[in-house]
Parts: sequence; structure tokens; C-alpha cells
Amino acid sequence: MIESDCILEARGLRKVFGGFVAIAGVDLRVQTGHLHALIGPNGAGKSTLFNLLTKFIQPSAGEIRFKGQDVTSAMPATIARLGMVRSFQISSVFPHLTVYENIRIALQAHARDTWGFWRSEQALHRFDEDVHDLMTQVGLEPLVYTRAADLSYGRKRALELATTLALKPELILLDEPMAGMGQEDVERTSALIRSLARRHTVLMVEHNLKVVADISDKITVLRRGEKIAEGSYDEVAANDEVRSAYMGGAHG
Ligand SMILES: Nc1ncnc2c1ncn2[C@@H]1O[C@H](COP(=O)(O)OP(=O)(O)OP(=O)(O)O)[C@@H](O)[C@H]1O
Repeated sequence: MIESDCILEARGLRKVFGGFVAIAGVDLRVQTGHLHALIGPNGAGKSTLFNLLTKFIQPSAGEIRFKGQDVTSAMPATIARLGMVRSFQISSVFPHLTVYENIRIALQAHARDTWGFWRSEQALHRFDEDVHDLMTQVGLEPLVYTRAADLSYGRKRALELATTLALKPELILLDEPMAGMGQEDVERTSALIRSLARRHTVLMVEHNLKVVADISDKITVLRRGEKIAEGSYDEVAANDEVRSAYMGGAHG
């Protein structure tokens, strides 16, 4: 049985690619309200585990439960409807539309999915409050009429996050949210993710260990498809196996 404080649980997850064991029977528990990071050296299996959890690929063995429900065979769209949403992959930003329009379209898409209406201009104003709320949450309020194409890289990611939040997720999955960012954007984005984690559970794969140290509640460390450590940053950083995995020259 799954305890109620655990929003996502994987048991014995295994993925074999043509004889190569990429994930070798991993157990993972993501606690409700946590910002949980998945780290490990290159080739450790982070992306594979992430793709398994978000149902982009099917496990060779094992079980995945979201809010107690078995989603091992569910499609990505199904788990998204249940409240587990992967950002930066599912959400799409339209470059020629403004920040406001992009967020409103995401809200419309979600509403249509749920209710099957919202067509008239008048009805669109029903979204104004939610658009405003989401823009505020991700710090894009001053850029309401800026086209997505004209935003900095970090701001674009903030917009993508807003369109993810429009889907009303309970669990947000972030795949290397800081990838390709300069220092200023990294600082802004990590503060943003930390603030989102006050209202949502977040599971992220992230290479930037400073960010992971600064904002995570719990960290799972993978190496060669196996979980080698789990706990707070201080706990995993003190683990001999983790230290030797990172001293092997690979980065986080
Ligand atoms: N589709 C696939 N077919 C065959 N092997 C794969 C496939 N996907 C991943 N692998 C292998 O599984 C192992 C784990 O890869 P994965 O990309 O999950 O690691 P990672 O921890 O995300 O690495 P990185 O930090 O470099 O992104 C690697 O050895 C990789 O070559």
C-alpha cells in the first residue's frame, strides 16, 4: 500500500534496451509537497527513469503509481489529466504570440479538454484573472504584451512553466530546467521553481549541483541504472559511493 504522503511511487522499475540494462530495478518515492531532484553522472539513467515515470517509454518491469493509482500502462496524456505534467515537453509556446496570449491559450486548452466550451470573445475574458495569476506566479507580469520570441531564454522557460501550470498539475516534472542558461537566468529560474514548489510537488532532473543543493528537499542519486543514495544534499554529498561516482570525472 502507498502512504498518503507519497504522490508518486515506482517499484522495481527496470528498462532494458536490446540487452543493455539502463534502469536496473529502481524504487522511488516522491513525497507530496517536496522538491525532489534526480541526479547522477552521465549515462546514469536519469533521462530513462524520467521517461519511464512520465510514460514516454514503457518499463520492461516494475510498477508506477500516481496518487495511489496504477499508471504503469497509462499514456502520457492520461497521466497529465490525472495531474502529473511534464514541463518543457508537453507545453508548447507560440513564438509570435504574446505572453498573455500564450498563457490564455494554455488555459483554454485545459478548459476545453475539461468542459468543451469557451468560444466567444466574452468567454475569453473569463480567463483574465487566471492569466494574471499565472503571469504573477512566474514573474512575467511586466512582459504581458511581449511576444514569446522576444523573451530571453530564461523568461521563455518561465512562460513554458506558466503554460504547464495552466494545466493545474499536482506534480510537475522538470527535465534539466537550467540547461543552456546563463547565471542570471539560473538564479531567477531556481528561485521560481523553489516558489512553485510551495504549491506543487516537483520532480526534476538537474545537472547543476549548486541548484540542486540550494533548492531540493530530497535527492535521489543514480549510477549505472541503480539508485546509490537518497536523502538531503548533505546526506548524499557525504555518501562514499556518490563521491566516487562524481570523482570519476563525470559531472552531475
Ligand atoms: N533508446 C535507447 N537505446 C539504447 N540505449 C539507451 C537508450 N536510451 C538510453 N540508453 C542508454 O542507457 C543509459 C542511460 O542513459 P540516460 O540517457 O538515461 O542517462 P542520463 O543519466 O540521463 O545521462 P546524461 O546525464 O548524459 O543525460 C546510457 O548508457 C544510454 O546510452
